[in-house]
Amino acid sequence: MGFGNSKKKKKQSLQKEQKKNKKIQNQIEIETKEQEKELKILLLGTGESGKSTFIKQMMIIHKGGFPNSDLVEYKKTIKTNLILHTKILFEACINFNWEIKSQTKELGKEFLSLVEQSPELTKKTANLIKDIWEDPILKKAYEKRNKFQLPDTANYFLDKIDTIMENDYQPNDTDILFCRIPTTGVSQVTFDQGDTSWTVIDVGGQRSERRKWIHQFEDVQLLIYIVALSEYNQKLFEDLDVNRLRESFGLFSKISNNDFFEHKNCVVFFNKVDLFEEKIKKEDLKQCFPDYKGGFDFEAGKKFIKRKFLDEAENSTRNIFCHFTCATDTKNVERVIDAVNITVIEHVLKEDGLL
Ligand SMILES: Nc1nc2c(ncn2[C@@H]2O[C@H](COP(=O)(O)OP(=O)(O)OP(=O)(O)O)[C@@H](O)[C@H]2O)c(=O)[nH]1
Ligand SMILES: [Mg+2]
Repeated sequence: MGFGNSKKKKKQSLQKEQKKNKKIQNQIEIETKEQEKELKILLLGTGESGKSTFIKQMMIIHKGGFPNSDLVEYKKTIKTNLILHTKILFEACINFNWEIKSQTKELGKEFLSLVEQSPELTKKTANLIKDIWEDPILKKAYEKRNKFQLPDTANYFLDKIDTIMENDYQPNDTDILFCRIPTTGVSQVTFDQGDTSWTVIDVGGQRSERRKWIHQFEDVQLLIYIVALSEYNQKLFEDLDVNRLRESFGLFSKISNNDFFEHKNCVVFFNKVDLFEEKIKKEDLKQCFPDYKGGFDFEAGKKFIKRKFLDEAENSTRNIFCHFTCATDTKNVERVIDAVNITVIEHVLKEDGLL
């Protein structure tokens, strides 16, 4: 009787052990599967198209915002940009002979000599900037900024200079999204999107930065190409003879026909749709694409550009998914990323045998 009992106990303990092992095994399998559901995504596009703005949105949506060290850097850049952009606007008025008030001219000269001596944004410099920016001709120059090089968000910060000059000013999320810092080098952010871990890589888009791209190609499962729709009447920062949208179009054509990307899934973000909607009411898309016949119509313009890009990649890139985006709008980016997650990512993971 005693002997039989001990045999039964041994059997039970063995079963318990086997159950435990099975549980551990299952857990390992789940974890391995989760680890495997990692996605490496590369953001490409010409300079100022909005790549880094998407990365900033990932920080806001998935990381709860920006570390303090970043806020300090953004604050510095916002202040130096205020000086730089006032200088650009003032000099454009002089160079194009736009009729600024003689008083503004004097203020402008004082401002230029002041920032030459001390490039800091002092109270005195800020007051001069405010007075200069009040001249309506400066506002008109901002409207005509496609004739020279000025970021679209310059007016946002000029209107906000009083707040920026307060002692306890800290840039908020919108300030950071609007703050323009051209990317040199590479940065990346990793976060969980559903049960997939995304690593999104950001590179600089200006011509001199593009030779670094090749080093990022390895293991990339998804390419996101960003086009700034609104740049169809602007010239390239690096080459004032080249139209920005045509540059983006040429670059997209090269990428889609590149051996490496031939077999990659690709998402195109037609970005800056907010600026495009405003611009297309006044500026004909014909100036960039002479075969465009849709007039000043927002939907026709969007449709035409999308078709142009898709036709260019017709026989090369395997799958191309398109979205119209506004990278500075967090809600819009959240929606678009969800859509990408559902359609594209499942597609990519299925192809890789991970789903
Ligand atoms: N209004 C508007 N502005 C945008 C949008 N996307 C980006 N911007 C602004 O455009 C500017 C350029 O954006 P970035 O994200 O720095 O562009 P980038 O592609 O990273 O540029 P590089 O680093 O030079 O390659 C920033 O000032 C952004 O605030 C958009 O959809 N709408
Ligand atoms: Mg960038």
